[in-house]
Amino acid sequence: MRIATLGPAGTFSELAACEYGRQQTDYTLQFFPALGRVLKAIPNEADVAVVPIENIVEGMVSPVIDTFVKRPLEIVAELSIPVRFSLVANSPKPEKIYAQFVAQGQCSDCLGRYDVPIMNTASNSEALQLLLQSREPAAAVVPEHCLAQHHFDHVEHDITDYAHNETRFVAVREPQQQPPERDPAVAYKTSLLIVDDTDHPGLLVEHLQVFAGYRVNLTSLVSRPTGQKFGHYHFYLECEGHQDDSAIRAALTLIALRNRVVVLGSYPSSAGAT
Ligand SMILES: O=C(O)C(=O)C[C@]1(C(=O)O)C=C[C@@H](O)C=C1
Repeated sequence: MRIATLGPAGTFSELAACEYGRQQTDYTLQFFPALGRVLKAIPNEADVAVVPIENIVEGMVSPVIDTFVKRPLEIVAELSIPVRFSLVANSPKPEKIYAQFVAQGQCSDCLGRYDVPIMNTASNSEALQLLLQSREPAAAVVPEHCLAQHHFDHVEHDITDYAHNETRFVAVREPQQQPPERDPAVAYKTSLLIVDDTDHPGLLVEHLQVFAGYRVNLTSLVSRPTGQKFGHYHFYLECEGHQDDSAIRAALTLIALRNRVVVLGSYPSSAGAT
């Protein structure tokens, strides 16, 4: 199996992709420099892409959710990875700090102590590489697991705002006619989009009441602007259960009478059996 993920090597995405790959019979990794590019790699350059979808502190990774709205892919697995960062520098007085755009928000206490510009990067490995190439006094927020391969005179360990920092990743593929086999012993989650084509008062509350009425437990709900008009949103939701469960089927049939529903997939919950 060819797995696409965010590179260069050294990202948390690589750790998640390897964990997913180990669950398959055989895999090769392919790195791409930005999340949008990783997702574009399916189906021609890769069979599956492993991308971050939510950080425990920073919330949803918007570029990934927005791609699902434009191009619904099938989510086949989720994985959670502990995320720890260090700040490394080539000088005691860095004049800029390289930080990946999601990592920056996870290390805000530490970064707030430095009165220097933050240079956003597409990946944590890119932040590390830019520091290694820099001839000026600079620092970078880098994954703790990258420290073993490099020496820095100035290191501040474990700079994440919360000790229990974690990021959830999903493995996605081109939607297939045959969904992955369902294992009755496994606790599933289902991801879906409700596409707001017909806005009206109470739209969201109606949908939430349908889920509540069928006792479907939602575990995520985010709205993303459609980009067409202020006040128009799509909704990305996750719920406990499999799309073939009678309660979820019934809830989605009702919601689909008013808005477009796109099921992105049902997959084993990384939280384990409930
Ligand atoms: O740059 C990386 O190391 C990544 O794998 C990306 C990513 C993300 O975008 O969420 C993954 C985990 C952390 O939350 C920070 C960065």
